[in-house]
Amino acid sequence: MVVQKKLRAILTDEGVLIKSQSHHMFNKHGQLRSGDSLSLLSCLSCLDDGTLSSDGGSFDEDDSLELLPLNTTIPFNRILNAKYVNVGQKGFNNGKISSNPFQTENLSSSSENDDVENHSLSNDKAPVSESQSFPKKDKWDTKTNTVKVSPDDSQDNSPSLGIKDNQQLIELTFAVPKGHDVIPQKLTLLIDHVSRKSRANTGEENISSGTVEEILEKSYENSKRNRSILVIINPHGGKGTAKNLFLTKARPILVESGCKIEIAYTKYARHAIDIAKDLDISKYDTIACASGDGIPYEVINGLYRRPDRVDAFNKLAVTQLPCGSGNAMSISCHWTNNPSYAALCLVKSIETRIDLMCCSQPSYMNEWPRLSFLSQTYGVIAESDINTEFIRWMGPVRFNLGVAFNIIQGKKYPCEVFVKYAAKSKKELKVHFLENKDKNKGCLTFEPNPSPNSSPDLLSKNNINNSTKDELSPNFLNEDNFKLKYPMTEPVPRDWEKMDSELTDNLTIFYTGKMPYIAKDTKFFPAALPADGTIDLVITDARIPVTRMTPILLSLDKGSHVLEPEVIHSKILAYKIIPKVESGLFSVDGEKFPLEPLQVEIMPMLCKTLLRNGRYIDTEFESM
Ligand SMILES: Nc1ncnc2c1ncn2[C@@H]1O[C@H](COP(=O)(O)OP(=O)(O)OP(=O)(O)O)[C@@H](O)[C@H]1O
Repeated sequence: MVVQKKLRAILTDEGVLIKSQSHHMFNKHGQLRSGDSLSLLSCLSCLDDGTLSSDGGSFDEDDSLELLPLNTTIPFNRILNAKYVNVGQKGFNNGKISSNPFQTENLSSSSENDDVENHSLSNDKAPVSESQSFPKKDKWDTKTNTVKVSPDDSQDNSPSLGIKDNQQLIELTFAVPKGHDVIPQKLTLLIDHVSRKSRANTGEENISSGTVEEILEKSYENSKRNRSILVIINPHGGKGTAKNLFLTKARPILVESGCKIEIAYTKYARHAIDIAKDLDISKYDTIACASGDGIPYEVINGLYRRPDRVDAFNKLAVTQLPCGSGNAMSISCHWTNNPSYAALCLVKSIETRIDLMCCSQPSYMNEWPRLSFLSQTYGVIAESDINTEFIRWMGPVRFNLGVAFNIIQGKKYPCEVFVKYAAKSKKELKVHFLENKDKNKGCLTFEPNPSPNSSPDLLSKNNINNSTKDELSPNFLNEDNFKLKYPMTEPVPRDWEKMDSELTDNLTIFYTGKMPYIAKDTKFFPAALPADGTIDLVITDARIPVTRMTPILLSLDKGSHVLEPEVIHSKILAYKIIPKVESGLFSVDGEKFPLEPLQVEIMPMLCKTLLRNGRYIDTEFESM
């Protein structure tokens, strides 16, 4: 009789550390034995290096394959799920313990949808000769792809299974990089663990009650477990790839993390507004838009039009799984443009409130003002964003070409601009940024009935647990938070400044925004903060020679354009822009808006969203 060898592990502060039998994964030089095995474990090594560290290590979606140290930690921030394995249960090798960390897991088996890709690692074969890598008595079983060891293995203290009193057999599901994506992987481990928490709560002998719970608690330290998600898919998003991207890349991570998912497909333009207006808010805690930036814009505006909008904005977090052509929300909030990594971020993120901007124009302000989460623009960029729709097949390049073309032509977009400043000069802006950059890092603090002007100090670091959050969150916003401070029907307030008409008569770019990235590789607002109560304003004018404008445009990827002396960069609370051109448009969150006076004001912390580590992607503005 052979018993398949088990992997033993212990809990550490960082994760689950695989201890013994690891020699089976390596050859005599300590190198991993197979291609895919290599990728699985080397990825763990990278993770151990903190690529998804809770303090904000950067993702490396192309994790390099490195050699591993013998002891590998599966970090908590990659653990999606954990459960006790009932030895002898069906599928558990008839009571034999599987040791193969590369065992395939058919994710589609848990799927109702046949479109789900089978992320099988089944091409993992034993690549080296047995004599090279295994102790003589242990054999690689090419049929089951597992190591078989003789039952007299020294680790095996139990007569049949080798499970000691302080050990638990636990199936871990965790995210591992594969190619450009991250996929769920399962591994059954014999975990030696005496949880400190279990000891304190339930007595030292009752170890079993705490191990899985402790793993899950640490794995979801600042985040909500088992989210109930309404996924809204724009089947036309991302040039028609959105559905497939969601089902193959994001869904497996969400399902394996224990999220409850319902899917709604948009059937017509602006359908997501109606979906958000009519949905049963008691059923979900999260709306995930598997789309570009158009659908989150629509969802936010649909929720805004509900009679119970206060409850809706208190209950629901709106997030994006980047499946469209413009995914600024995901890049800024999840720090990635990849749907599988964004799904991992979704389940691990910190639920945080972000500011929105409320837009009014004569043609719709009496019906519903529009909420904007991303940006408003007028001039060269608005024209290039919207008027290059007909060359959509070119992808994002079309946008850059449009901007360059209009700038070289020396096009101007005269207007009048009135601004209520928060930080006018670049020096003041830097001070504001430094003072506010860490204020909203962390979990929500649910102060009942804050005023609309409450400071972002409300957001303090993780000082409230999940259940308290749920109990208190319905009180967080009230109807006052939705009231406009500066209705457009009233004259421009006295403390707003009119911008120099020399500048505004020659304006080329007028761009206001709340998120650092407006598109992949375009860090237009490097000083944007989620809940600092201000809007970032960037302006250029046609008096800047093309020779100076070119380097400015070329530095948009780094965000250093805002440092150029010719570029105006301020933090503002509200503005009014009155176009003085015959034809043209505004672009609000990428949507076409009419060429009419536009008035915008900040709506502090109106929307719950999911931010990786509780903050936007690091733009390096601080060190610029
Ligand atoms: N079934 C549909 N038919 C037509 N239009 C739709 C449909 N579903 C959604 N839309 C519209 O598609 C637009 C773009 O959506 P989204 O942002 O998800 O896609 P995208 O690929 O990023 O496109 P864009 O480049 O315009 O941002 C939205 O204005 C939305 O109203």
